Amino acid sequence: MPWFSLEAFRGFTRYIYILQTKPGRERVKQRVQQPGAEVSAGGRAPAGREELHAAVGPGTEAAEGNRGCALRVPGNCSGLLPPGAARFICKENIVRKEPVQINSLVVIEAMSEKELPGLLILDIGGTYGVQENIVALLKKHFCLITMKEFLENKKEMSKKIQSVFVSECRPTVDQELLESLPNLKVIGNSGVGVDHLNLKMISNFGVKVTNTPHAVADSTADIGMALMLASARRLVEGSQIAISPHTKYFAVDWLGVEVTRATLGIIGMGRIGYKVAQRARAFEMKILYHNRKQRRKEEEQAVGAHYCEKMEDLLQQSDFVMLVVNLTPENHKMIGKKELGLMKPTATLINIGRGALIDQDALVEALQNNVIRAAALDVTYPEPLPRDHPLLKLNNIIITPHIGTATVQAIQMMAEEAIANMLAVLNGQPIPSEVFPK
Ligand SMILES: O=C(O)[C@H](O)CO
Repeated sequence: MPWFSLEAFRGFTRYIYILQTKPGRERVKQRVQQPGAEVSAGGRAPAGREELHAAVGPGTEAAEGNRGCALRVPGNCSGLLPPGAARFICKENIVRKEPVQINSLVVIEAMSEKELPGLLILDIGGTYGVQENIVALLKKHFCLITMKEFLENKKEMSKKIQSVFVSECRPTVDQELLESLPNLKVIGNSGVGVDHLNLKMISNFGVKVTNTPHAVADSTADIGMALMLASARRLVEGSQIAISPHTKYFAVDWLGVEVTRATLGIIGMGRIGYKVAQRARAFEMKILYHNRKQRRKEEEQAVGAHYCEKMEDLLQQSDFVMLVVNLTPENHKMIGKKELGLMKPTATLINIGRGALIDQDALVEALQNNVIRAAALDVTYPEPLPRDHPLLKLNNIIITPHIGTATVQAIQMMAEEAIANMLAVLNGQPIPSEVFPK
């Protein structure tokens, strides 16, 4: 039950104000996030000082009582406030126990719905749309416009849209879309990989691109470890044996291999690669890595990683090779027949980057002919693979449906990081994670 109506705030999506009981004394900031939102209790002054529990604006009807207050002491008012007065507040003064008049109400920020920057998203919910909890986050800062709404009313909507939230590569940002959004400032990609965006073309439109490298790091490193362990111990196959109606006994010669103390070769020692190394260290793995740039000595020592300037050296020595790089035109199919041939016949290839890093035809051949032991892929090209793709017919492979960041926590953090990036661009502030065209 609201203890006063918030007519004064209707139509506003964000309303931050400061109340001052007496000039120079306690100030309490409050925030109303949604139009007509309920405010049940206000901010609190520091302990031992006066407390303000809620505030209302001109024309606001105040119901009696102090429901929702942290301290229930008498002190209340009711009635319709005179326009322009902004004078009522349920004020609790532990000493006086009386309502007092507010000396000033300073509106420091009030944004109406129409003033929130327009953000284009594919859709809300459904197969490809933004999930409801993420929608709620985005709505605090943006006026959301779905692709359908945009297409139905292009003339009006195109002017409003200042940013596009790209999640799971959607919506597609192509020339046609860019041409139809004259006020577009930023593409906020939810995720670290931006291979689905034409950075040069977007930049030519004067539009910035941002990504979320921090939010994705833990969950993606975890899936790398999960795939490595699952492949080493043949978890998926084992599960099928355990639950099959045809299983009569468990064969004693059905064996996996150990991750512990094996050699892991990480290709791409960025934020995610380094987190994989930190995890692998707990398995006493010997860690090799190949990267454009060698990490600092202290960073190498912290995880016991050895730099291989040549990828070939890493491929020849590793029991597990993990791809943790972003896809670029330069590293397309970086693992092909030749590279697979350099790997140990007992080695496993893991890919948590992008499918096109691997020449999949060469991988099929290598797995069929036991050139390598196994593969574990969170990413393929395309996704999903056509149902008759030869990779799907092999026993020595695990494929997961691009779930590196598919956790409740990661998608929330990705949205938060994307929001921070987009707001920074719109407010002309330093951009936490901008992606530049090469
Ligand atoms: O790029 C990423 O961060 C993941 O693949 C999710 O899109």
